[in-house]
Amino acid sequence: MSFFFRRFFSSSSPATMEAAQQKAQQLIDENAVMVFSKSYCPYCNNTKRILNGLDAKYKAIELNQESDGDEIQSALAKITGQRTVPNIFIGQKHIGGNSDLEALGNKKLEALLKEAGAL
Ligand SMILES: N[C@@H](CCC(=O)N[C@@H](CS)C(=O)NCC(=O)O)C(=O)O
Repeated sequence: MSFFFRRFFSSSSPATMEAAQQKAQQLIDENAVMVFSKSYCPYCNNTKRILNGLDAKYKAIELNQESDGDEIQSALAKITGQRTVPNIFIGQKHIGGNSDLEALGNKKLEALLKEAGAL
C-alpha cells in the first residue's frame, strides 16, 4: 500500500524539479557528449560501447544511482520530449536514444563528435 501511495500520489516539489532541470541543463552545457543512462539498461550499455569504441570523450550519469535521478529523468522529458534512457546529447544538440545514435552511422557520428570536441 505504501509503495502504491508513493508510486502514484507522491511528487517532487517544484523547487526540486527546478533544481533537477538546472542540473540536467548544466551537464548538457558543460560536456561535449552527455549520456543520461541507467546502469542496468542494455541500450545504454550499447551507447557507451559505441562511444568507447571510438575513444570519444563523454560523460555519463547513471540515473538509477542518483538520489535525484527520477527528477532528472522528468526534467529531460520536459526539455527533449524523451523519457527513455539513454538520452544523448552531442555538442549540446539532442541526438535521442541509442537507436538514434546508431542511425547516424559512423561517418556522421564521428563528424559530430569531432565538431563537439569529443574526438
Ligand atoms: N529505442 C530506445 C529504447 C530505450 C529504452 O527502452 N530504454 C529503457 C531502459 S532499458 C527505458 O528508458 N525505460 C524506461 C525507464 O527506465 O524509465 C533506444 O534505442 O534508446
